[in-house]
Amino acid sequence: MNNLNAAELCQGVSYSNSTAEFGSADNAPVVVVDTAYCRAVVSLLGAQVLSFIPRGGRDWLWLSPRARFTEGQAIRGGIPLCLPWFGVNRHQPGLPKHGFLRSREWQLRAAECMADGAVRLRFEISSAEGEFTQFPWRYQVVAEMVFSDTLRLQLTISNSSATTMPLSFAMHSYLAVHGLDSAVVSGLDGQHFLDNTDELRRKLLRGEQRFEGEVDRVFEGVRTDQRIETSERRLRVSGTGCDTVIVWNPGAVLARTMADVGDSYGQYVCVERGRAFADEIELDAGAEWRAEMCLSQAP
Ligand SMILES: O=P(O)(O)OC[C@H]1O[C@@H](O)[C@H](O)[C@@H](O)[C@@H]1O
Repeated sequence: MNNLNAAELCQGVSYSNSTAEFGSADNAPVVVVDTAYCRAVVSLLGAQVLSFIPRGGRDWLWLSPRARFTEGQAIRGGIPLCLPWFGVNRHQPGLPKHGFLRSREWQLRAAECMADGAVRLRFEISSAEGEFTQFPWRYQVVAEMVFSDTLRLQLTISNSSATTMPLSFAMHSYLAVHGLDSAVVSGLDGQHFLDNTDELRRKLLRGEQRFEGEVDRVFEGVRTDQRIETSERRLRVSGTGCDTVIVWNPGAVLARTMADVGDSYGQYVCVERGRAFADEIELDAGAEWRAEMCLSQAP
């Protein structure tokens, strides 16, 4: 199945490439959405939103200036889609971290301009034959994105195998901040988390989440929205069907070991929505799971 050709794209949607958009050395295809509401860029690799700039505003997302854009390698920044598992696979730790799909090419199957001026894109991908020996399930994923003055991202994951499939996932948002010191995440007060910097010990967060050093926390069964406040903006992250919230920033020491982060670690915080750990899903044969995350301006 092929991508839509350029003539099939609706007004305000066009193809471009990562070199033209971000000056990258690798040249990977991207889709640009440019409307009265916003300008957004989505990579076909990973169906990964890389930039979302509301009219008159600044980018809500962070993209590493050292991001690589080659198949088989994760793009650092934007909103990677981590599927069909989140992080280290708990059943088979030797599998690639964050699943197969963030570094594969997806197909753009629909680009629609809606009556209110929003644009909807639909990307699709299926499990690859070559992965079956490592992860013996067949599945399809549809990622629908609606770009207006908010950014909505909906995932539908279908299990087309004859057996129940273990599923975990994350929509791994890298949110741009101007100074980590001023970044505060609220909406998690009183919730327990698994501390990934301390052998996944279960701990309690009191008050707001701040960023002093490495933070890598998994909050399960969250029923609240998160609010991310920095010196220059307030964003809300909400979700349905994605009750796990992961909050991550590597801090200075770990960032030094990451070629595509380095001293840029203070420019983002990740507030991700998905299902993982206790929220992992047993997806029955023939069943599907739908999850939606929305990023919006908070009052
Ligand atoms: O470097 P990667 O594979 O993109 O992962 C980035 C981070 O992703 C976060 O979601 C995890 O909680 C972290 O443990 C991880 O380091």
